[in-house]
Amino acid sequence: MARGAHRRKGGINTNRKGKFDPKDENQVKHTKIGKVWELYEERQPELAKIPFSARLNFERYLGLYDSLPFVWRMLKDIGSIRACWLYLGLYLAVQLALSLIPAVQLWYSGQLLTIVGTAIEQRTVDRQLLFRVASSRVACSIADLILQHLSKRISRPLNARIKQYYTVHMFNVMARLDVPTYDDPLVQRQLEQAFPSNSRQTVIWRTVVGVINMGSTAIMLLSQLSVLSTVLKNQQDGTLIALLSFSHSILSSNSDTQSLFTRVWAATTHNADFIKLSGLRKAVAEPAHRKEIVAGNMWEYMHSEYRRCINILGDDAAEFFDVYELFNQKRFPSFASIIRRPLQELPQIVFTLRAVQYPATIPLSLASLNLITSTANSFSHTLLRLFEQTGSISDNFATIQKMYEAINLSNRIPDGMVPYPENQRSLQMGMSIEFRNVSFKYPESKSYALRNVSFKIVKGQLCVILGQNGSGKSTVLKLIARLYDPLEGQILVDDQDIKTFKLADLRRAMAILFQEYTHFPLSIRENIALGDPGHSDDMDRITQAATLGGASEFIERLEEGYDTYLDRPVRDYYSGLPEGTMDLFGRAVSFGKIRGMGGMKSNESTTLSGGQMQRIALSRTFMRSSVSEPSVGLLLFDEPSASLDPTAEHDLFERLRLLRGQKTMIFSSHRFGNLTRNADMILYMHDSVIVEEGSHDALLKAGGEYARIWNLQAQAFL
Ligand SMILES: Nc1ncnc2c1ncn2[C@@H]1O[C@H](COP(=O)(O)OP(=O)(O)OP(=O)(O)O)[C@@H](O)[C@H]1O
Repeated sequence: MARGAHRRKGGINTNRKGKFDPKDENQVKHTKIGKVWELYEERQPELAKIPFSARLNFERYLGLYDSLPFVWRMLKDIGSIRACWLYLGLYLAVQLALSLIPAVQLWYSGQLLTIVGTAIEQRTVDRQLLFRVASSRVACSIADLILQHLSKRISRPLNARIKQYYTVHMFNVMARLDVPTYDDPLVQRQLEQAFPSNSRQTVIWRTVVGVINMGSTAIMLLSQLSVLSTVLKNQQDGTLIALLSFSHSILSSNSDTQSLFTRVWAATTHNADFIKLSGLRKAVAEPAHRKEIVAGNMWEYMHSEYRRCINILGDDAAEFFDVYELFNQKRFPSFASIIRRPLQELPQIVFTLRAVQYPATIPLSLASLNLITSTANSFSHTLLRLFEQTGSISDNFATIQKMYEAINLSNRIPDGMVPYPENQRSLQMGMSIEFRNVSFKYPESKSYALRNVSFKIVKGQLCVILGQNGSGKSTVLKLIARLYDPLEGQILVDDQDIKTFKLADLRRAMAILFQEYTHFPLSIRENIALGDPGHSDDMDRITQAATLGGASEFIERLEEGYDTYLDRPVRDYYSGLPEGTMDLFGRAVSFGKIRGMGGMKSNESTTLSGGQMQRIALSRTFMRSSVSEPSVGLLLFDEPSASLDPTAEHDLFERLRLLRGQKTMIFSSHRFGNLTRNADMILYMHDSVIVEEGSHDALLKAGGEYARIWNLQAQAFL
């Protein structure tokens, strides 16, 4: 996304194909909004400029047909949810009744009119009829209220059930996607469209409600129309007044400042002062910068720069929507809004003329004017709603299609067929790994991360991959784990192509510690147990893994021990707390909101040091890599000691050395030392290729780059 651009907050979830190119002047209109912002709006087709036509966006209906099989699948899925059809039936009945009420009310209003007419002509009122009609009207209003309430009562559990059903689907998709698929921006967009993160309702529910509402709106229209025509039959100029009111309300619905959200647009800024000002604002609000701001005595400079930028920009130093609002207010009203005003007055004028002509009918005409204008208004609103509903239904159908496509999304890394290992005993000596002329580029990257890499590690060996930052060490490990597949060349495991093995089997046979290890927003116990989900209940195994990873001591010192959450995933909600409230529910209160950081983000994570975090990640790897665990044959460690102190590093390597001969181990590291001296094989990488290969002694003897750096280091300790 372009710098400074806004995501479409609650805007149209467009399902359109194609591309929006701000530089395309034929398609895109550029407007400078104040000194700071540049707005790029898609030019509207000529048809869309005609009032009201924007609602009849035919393009939206084109894809409807393609979506139908997915809608059918949705219906079948909904049918499988417990008691869903029953609730749906009830909801349908209530909506049907609700849709008929306006017509019934209208009919009674017509009756009232007839009573007035008779009263004027005959100077008598049929009291009984009047009472019946009036009480029926009241009954209608009460029925409407009750039905509205019922509709809400039924829709809530229905929506909740449908939402829950699809949340499970969504979780499944999100959990099972592999790295290249998940990282693909198109897939990310597809997922966001299929399962919007900010929506409380599922698209399924919106569609169900939409379709039902569309039906009931159509019924409402037809019934209102038929009653209205009966009422108008006896009213002088009724049709004319109705038409005038109708056109007025249609025009007024086509508002002047058509919301940005219904269009395709983008906004950005290139204004250096505004960008700087925003950066300064962010820097002082972000706690991470506080130490440096204070220690570096930066505040005076920051303050004067901030003031300088504000002085230059003046009123324009504001976020896009604020400036846009101001800008919009300055636009001249549209033609539609200009003719709307006189049109609003016309029914009154017609009525007055008529009243002057026939003074005797004034009371009746007053009543009928009221009835006709209000009915015409309500009729036109219903009609507009119907158009809107049909439009959004086609969007919803397309989103349903997207959702099911996301549910069916297949992973980029194809699964193999052959079980691995053939027999469990074969793993007891480790796994052999061979790269044959492997080249690889990351999906979004143009340059090679590995070029023509070949090596062989035999079973039970300890191999260290050395090299500078970015030389390709981690990439080798990622390819062994089949997070990606090579672009060219072949990787062999136990002398067989890695692609032939079942992915789940292969990954079960290896344990990996990534350099950019993460912590799950779960308890420490779960964080370690996830290393071997099959034994997540085995507390002995978890504590053993924590001991091997060097984490058990500090975990036991934590107040909640293994149940401590490193990052609490659920936040507390509060507002208006008195200032003395420093903690709540046993956790520190976050006053981040005061600094304008937005939201009620809480400080609920336990702060551990980098080394402690790494020990937890190590423990997770040890869940499956202890000596007694025969199902693992390969251990991959990407910079396992980066954050460890020398003692912890020494202890770790000692433990790992014990595994030699029983498991194949591959380390990636920048460090020359104990580990490299003990390695069976060192691969020295530079700029995506292996430049040296051999044991410590062999490489020293060869006198290449490895020997040069080793000797440099040795001199440093002399
Ligand atoms: N996800 C990614 N997408 C695109 N390029 C990547 C990605 N990960 C790594 N690269 C690039 O691939 C090259 C090799 O990266 P790799 O992580 O394998 O290096 P490394 O030797 O492990 O570095 P370090 O010592 O810093 O960990 C680098 O140029 C890096 O910028």
